[in-house]
Amino acid sequence: MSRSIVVATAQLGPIARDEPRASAVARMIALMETAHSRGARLVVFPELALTTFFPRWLLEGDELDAFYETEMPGPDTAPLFEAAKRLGVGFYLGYAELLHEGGTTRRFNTSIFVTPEGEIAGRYRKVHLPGHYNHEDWRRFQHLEKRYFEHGDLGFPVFEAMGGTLGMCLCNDRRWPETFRVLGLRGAELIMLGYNTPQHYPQAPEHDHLQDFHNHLSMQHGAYANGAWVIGTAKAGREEGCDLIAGSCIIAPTGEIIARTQGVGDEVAVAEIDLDRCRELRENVFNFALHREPGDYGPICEGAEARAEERAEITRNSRFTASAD
Ligand SMILES: CSCC[C@@H](NC(N)=O)C(=O)O
Repeated sequence: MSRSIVVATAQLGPIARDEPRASAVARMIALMETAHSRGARLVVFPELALTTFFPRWLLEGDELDAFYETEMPGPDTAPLFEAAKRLGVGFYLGYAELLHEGGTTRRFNTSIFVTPEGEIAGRYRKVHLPGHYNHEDWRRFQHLEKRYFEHGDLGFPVFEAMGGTLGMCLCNDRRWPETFRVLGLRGAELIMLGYNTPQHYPQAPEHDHLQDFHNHLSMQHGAYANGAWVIGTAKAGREEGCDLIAGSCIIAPTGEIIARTQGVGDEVAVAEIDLDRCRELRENVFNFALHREPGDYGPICEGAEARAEERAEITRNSRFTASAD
């Protein structure tokens, strides 16, 4: 059986703060139809794809909760699942997840993979949460992911779908080689991710001109060093006055970008990928069994318990992450 599959990155332009879910979903269905008309069977949407990037504001109560999904699919997202079934297309979707569990409310920055049959085959909750906990007056735009989301509790799982072993991550995760390596160690052949990356990095504005470079550098290295295909999809353009980078792309296991978007709006880029090409790397320069030296990598996992306790303390003190119902 062929292990080739036509895939698409489905970039979204800006989503306004008051844009309803139904509008964002209609835009995504249009992108899915375009991708399908070009032969795609798998489509990757951005991080937090259903709404504007709300961590840029300090919000509370119902105003904050309105940006989270309490069910998936829900009434607004069901049409996306129906379109996937109608077209026979699987998709990756990033969204804010709110759930009630054991008497607490939990919030995660989440992605799912939905099969062409409309079933959720994989779920991931963001591990590397960037930004800060409290409002910082000096910033023009806040980046309150640490306040609004708990550290993902699922690690970096892989799952079987579309004839291959797939993995997911979200935005800031791509800057950490450990993300791709753990997925690579678990045999991921295709790693999907969505991102919302401001052009302006307030702590080091001298790096603003490097945002596109660092985006591709991270993803291309992750693909190459693990012999995996990578699809990275942006929410792009000027969203509520904040410029987000574009550059959505499909990357081969060699690290080469084989397809990419050109603009900063809604746009699809498509390529045919052969999952068997992962072997070009995994049986040669990155043959883990033959060449990896885990005995020398100890410091990578040091401090795990202290870090977990630090996070638990922060969570206990935060009313926005795991809070009692
Ligand atoms: C404030 S850190 C930089 C922005 C970060 N964005 C997300 N969404 O993770 C990123 O790594 O692209």
